[in-house]
Amino acid sequence: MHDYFGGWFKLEQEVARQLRILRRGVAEIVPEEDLQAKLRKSLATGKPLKVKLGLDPTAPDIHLGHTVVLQKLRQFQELGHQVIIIIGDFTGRIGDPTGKSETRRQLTEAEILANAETYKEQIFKVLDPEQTRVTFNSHWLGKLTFAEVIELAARTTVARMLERDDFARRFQENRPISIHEFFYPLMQGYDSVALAADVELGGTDQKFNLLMGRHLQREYGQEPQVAMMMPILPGLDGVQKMSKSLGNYIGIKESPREMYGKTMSLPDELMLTYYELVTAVPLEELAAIRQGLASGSLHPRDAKMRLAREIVAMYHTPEAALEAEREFRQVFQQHDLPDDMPELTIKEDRVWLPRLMVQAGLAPSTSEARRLIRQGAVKIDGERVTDPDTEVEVREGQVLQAGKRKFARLHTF
Ligand SMILES: Nc1ncnc2c1ncn2[C@@H]1O[C@H](COP(=O)(O)OP(=O)(O)OP(=O)(O)O)[C@@H](O)[C@H]1O
Repeated sequence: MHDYFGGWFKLEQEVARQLRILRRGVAEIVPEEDLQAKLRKSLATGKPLKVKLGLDPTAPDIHLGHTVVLQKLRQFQELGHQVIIIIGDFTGRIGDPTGKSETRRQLTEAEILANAETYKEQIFKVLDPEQTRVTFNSHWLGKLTFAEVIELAARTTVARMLERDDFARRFQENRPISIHEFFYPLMQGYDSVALAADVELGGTDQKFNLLMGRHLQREYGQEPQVAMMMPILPGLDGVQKMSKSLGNYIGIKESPREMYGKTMSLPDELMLTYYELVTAVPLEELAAIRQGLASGSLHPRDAKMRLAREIVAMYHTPEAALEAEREFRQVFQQHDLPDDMPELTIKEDRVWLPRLMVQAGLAPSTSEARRLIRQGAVKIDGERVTDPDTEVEVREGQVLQAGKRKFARLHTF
């Protein structure tokens, strides 16, 4: 009896732990009780949950917007669940009309296969390949007979289809909706039936399609999947969804320099959203960053530089991130400098920083210079220096700064 309750208690603790991790950054879980029940069942039986994500193979570049859902899948993997990526090669022939006001061009089979290959290569920058099953929905959708397709279509109504925003809008505006476009949500939903999925992930823009999966699984006598929706990551413009077709994206294959520079171009208001949705910075650290920004003790530019470093390090290496930062400072921060500033020629290769500051007229004495350095008021080429014992290796064009307004440019012989 005692053991029974002990085991039950442990299991409930584990369910609560997993839920806590899985809730990070999520916009909506429909319904959360089902997720809890499924986690409980999975732990009790030792059978991992099948967690599904559909990717539309129209855009071969994965961008940070997609990583919002991919990172959530990664968390499921770390908790021991099974991730299934469905490359929508069959649905890609229709093109998902979600959020689009026009019928999309149908892709050829060769285009879809080529896109799928580059997709696979990229998703493994986030997901663990050992624990990921990648499959194509043509495997089951391509085999359905016409009678089975009719049976599938009979499971829902036109009125329900027209509840979807984009269809409703086009219908109201008397713009065409082809019947085959109605099949998109049906096919995506049928993917869940074919796989007996437990959870389907997507951005909030996928809500209709995810709920269709729930509905169809019930219709086909299965336990309905949980729909887990992530917030939509705004693109570089700060307003619209990050999207390949809008060109406002950071692709995960881009060079460290491009990634770093694009991140630095984000509006400040988006920084915290990006920290939460596209990095793995722990929640406690996030709270500290939020507080620092609010109180003014953390400069928004410094917070954004860390964000840019985190993103580059994730898709390249920490060294590449530092190098990108150095280049960025050199190229861009110079723009903030006053056009004319005192110039100073230095004969030595290395100079003790406080002495250099006195020579450059940035401090009246070395003790005052030491105080300024310790306060964090001194920068060399935009980089803060806080150790008063620093020996500076003098380089041509180097910029020394004390406080907000005092500058000097160094020259070598
Ligand atoms: N900016 C974003 N923020 C959050 N999730 C996103 C974003 N863009 C795409 N997703 C999610 O990624 C998953 C795969 O998306 P899909 O392959 O359909 O690309 P998409 O939404 O058409 O992107 P794009 O507009 O760039 O082609 C979906 O669940 C979608 O909601």
